[in-house]
Amino acid sequence: MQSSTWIMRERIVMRKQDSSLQFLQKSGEQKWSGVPASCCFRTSKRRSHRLVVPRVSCSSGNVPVLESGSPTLLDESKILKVSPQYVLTLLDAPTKVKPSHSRFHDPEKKAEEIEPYINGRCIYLVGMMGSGKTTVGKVLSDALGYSFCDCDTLIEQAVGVNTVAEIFNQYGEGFFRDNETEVLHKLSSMHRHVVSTGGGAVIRPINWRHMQKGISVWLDVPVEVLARRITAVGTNSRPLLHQESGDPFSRIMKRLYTLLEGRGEAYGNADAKVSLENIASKLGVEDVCNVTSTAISIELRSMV
Ligand SMILES: Nc1ncnc2c1ncn2[C@@H]1O[C@H](COP(=O)(O)OP(=O)(O)OP(=O)(O)O)[C@@H](O)[C@H]1O
Ligand SMILES: O=C(O)C1=C[C@@H](O)[C@@H](O)[C@H](O)C1
Repeated sequence: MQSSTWIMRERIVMRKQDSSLQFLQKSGEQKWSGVPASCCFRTSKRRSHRLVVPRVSCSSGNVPVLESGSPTLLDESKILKVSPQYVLTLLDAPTKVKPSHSRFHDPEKKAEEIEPYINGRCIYLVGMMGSGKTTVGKVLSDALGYSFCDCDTLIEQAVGVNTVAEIFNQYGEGFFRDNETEVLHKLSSMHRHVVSTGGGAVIRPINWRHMQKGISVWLDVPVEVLARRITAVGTNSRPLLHQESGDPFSRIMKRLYTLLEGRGEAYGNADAKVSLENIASKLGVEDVCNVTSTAISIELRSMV
């Protein structure tokens, strides 16, 4: 009973937060000062941040590929603090920190168990374009009773244009990155949001300082899967993929590899990693492309 009450209370709070943000946006006031203090709580807890160097292996074509599913990428102390079902094993914490028997699986205990770990901190999803930050983020925010927000959308709103591509075209990437940092800065004083960050947010150390106020999770998805997903929806909204020649799938693959090569280490700074390959193997699905967001959602919900 207690946990149900807790969840309901948080959902009511989230509605207040949403309407507050909408009001500020409509009224044209500063969009970000927004959440009423009564709806938020701060955690005084500061976590030390360490740079984690991911292991890199080579696959065909001299393309460095991050080895997925490696527990060495994870700071276990952080995982243990974050974990229960939030990162919800859900999405694939390493086996050794999963609860083997399941007080954590008891839905009546869930909220109580999670609360001290997350303590209202924002969850920052990081990962390459197409890794599912938006798709999974919405499911996760719903499960946690958090609000969801997408950094790219917030940047578009702040700049006053319709698409990220327009920002790149009109003002250049540097301007976009400055706005991205500003958005993350403002989010860092907020609570109870699941944040879908831009794929390149990890490259600036200052952004990590902002994201450190919350919990960061890296959605690690093989490049080929990313390329298939993006090829299916097109690159209109992804200006960094507008380069290279060749057929769409190949040029997207090539570009993604190049970007990942420069960012692999930065993604490894996240507090936790969720590997699509690991989920696939857990579900007994041979082709990772067949791990649907629904399957991830079911996995997630079964833990909540
Ligand atoms: N598990 C999944 N299975 C199949 N398709 C998925 C899955 N997750 C996301 N997708 C699809 O992949 C595409 C990209 O997903 P999404 O927009 O959530 O990624 P993103 O990380 O937010 O991307 P970006 O950073 O470029 O905005 C979407 O078309 C989405 O429907
Ligand atoms: O990977 C990236 O650098 C980007 C990803 C998108 O989400 C946008 O933030 C933008 O297109 C840049």
